[in-house]
Amino acid sequence: MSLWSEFRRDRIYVNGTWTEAADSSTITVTNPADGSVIGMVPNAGAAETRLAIEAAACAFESFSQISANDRARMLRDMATAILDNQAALAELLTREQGKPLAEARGEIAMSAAYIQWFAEEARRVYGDTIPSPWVDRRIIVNRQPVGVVGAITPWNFPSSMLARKIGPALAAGCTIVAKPASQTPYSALAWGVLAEQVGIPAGVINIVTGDARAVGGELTANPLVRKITFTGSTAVGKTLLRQAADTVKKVSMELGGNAPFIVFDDADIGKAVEGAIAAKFRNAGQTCVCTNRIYVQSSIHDEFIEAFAAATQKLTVGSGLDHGVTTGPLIDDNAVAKLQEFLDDAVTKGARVVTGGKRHALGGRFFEPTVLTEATEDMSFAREEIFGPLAPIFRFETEEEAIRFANETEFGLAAYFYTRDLGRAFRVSEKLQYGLVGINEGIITTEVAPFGGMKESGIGREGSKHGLDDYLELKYVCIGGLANR
Ligand SMILES: NC(=O)C1=CN([C@@H]2O[C@H](COP(=O)(O)OP(=O)(O)OC[C@H]3O[C@@H](n4cnc5c(N)ncnc54)[C@H](OP(=O)(O)O)[C@@H]3O)[C@@H](O)[C@H]2O)C=CC1
Ligand SMILES: O=C(O)CCCC(=O)O
Repeated sequence: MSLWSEFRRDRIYVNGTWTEAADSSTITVTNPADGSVIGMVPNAGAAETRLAIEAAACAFESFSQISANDRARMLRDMATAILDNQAALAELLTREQGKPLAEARGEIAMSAAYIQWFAEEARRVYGDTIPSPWVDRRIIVNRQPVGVVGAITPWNFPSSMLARKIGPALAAGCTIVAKPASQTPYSALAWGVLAEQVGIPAGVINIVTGDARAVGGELTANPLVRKITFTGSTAVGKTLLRQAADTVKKVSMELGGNAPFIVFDDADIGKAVEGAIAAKFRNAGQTCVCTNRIYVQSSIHDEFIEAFAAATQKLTVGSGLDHGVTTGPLIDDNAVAKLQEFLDDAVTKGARVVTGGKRHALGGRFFEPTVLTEATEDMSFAREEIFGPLAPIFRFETEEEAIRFANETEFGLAAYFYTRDLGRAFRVSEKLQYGLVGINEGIITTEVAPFGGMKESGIGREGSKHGLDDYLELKYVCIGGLANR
């Protein structure tokens, strides 16, 4: 059995080689549970990124020419290697990110699932033949890899967000330069270790840690990069979109959310509570699909709150490495301060704390899972992503009102609602302006379904048969001169 430390690399992975930053500068990586130093990774910049892009462009020449079967085999081997090392990769993830080990294991399994899925999809990149309007010509449409992909990923899912990008990139025949979040670089560098283990050719996968603006600037400006794929905040996504415009790159953006969770009066309240706990408190509330606003219909409002608060009190806060912990620390001190601001703003405007409401007795970055009632639309979490274990409960009267409240945001990633009325299930899901809708389910992410947002939550979809589209160019080929002589 491998150990987590066997996957820890303190170098960037460029062209199949582990190297330092040109000026040897480093970024210190700490464990958010106790602030202890895990290690130091290179603080690379534009020059190292350029080398990685050039290596990826060179590798693309041969990698894009190998058979789909061979690429599928490499991806299958990678999925197997991930699962063989699940415990070690999960521990590495928990140490740098903080989530409970059980969730980290789940994330690593999800990474393997994405890679396995795209191994299968690699063999199904079909083209078209189109009936020709000319008797002497034939029309063929091929799908070809876009080329070098630049990927930028966040700290909340440091392994699986890369899996969603590496999987389709390699399945399509693209090569990739990835820049992970500086707070969680090790789970990304571990992809370099996996690439070596399974014999992915040098230059196909490159991982560059370092200065976000410098690395991101080079990835978006360099004409050799033909696609940018990003998961993270909407603000940074908009910056990258602007930067990528100068060289007209393809873009995929998985950005912020503001997920409503609606409980109608005909819902199974026990199931709704269970779903709300999962949708709200997973990863200590730090996922882009986490519930941000819970709307409960008036007639069941008090009953729901009582059950939801009781379930929230059962959550166990602590280090993700400790047995039985369900809620780890927040990623950094800023996240704790921001959560406190949301809470103070709401309480000042009339919200009531039902449970939690302060930093946890453990200190550091731990926060008590918190339930607030009497939430109103003028409170800042009505518009902004909370990204923490704070559950505000709003009250509503009618179905129309719930839909209006739910859609009153510039975001459109995930939405959830609970009902036993089939007609309502269809009506409401069709009116919600969201890319993902969970009906009577609080966790719906899977590699087989398209993940992505509407409005300012993003562009494109990851996972599913659609997840390959953005990594492929359509090429129309017209073959002429075929008339009988
Ligand atoms: N949709 C989602 O899944 C996520 C949403 N968020 C939201 O964003 C908020 C802030 O989180 P944060 O970590 O700051 O998210 P960011 O969007 O700032 O970071 C995500 C990634 O983008 C990189 N990055 C930051 N600035 C630039 C830039 N100018 N050019 C290129 N890359 C850049 C980061 O690098 P580095 O780490 O080196 O700064 C990281 O790799 C959260 O509280 C949450 O609301 C955050 C993470 C994921
Ligand atoms: O927060 C994200 O960006 C991705 C969420 C993935 C998941 O739902 O497992």
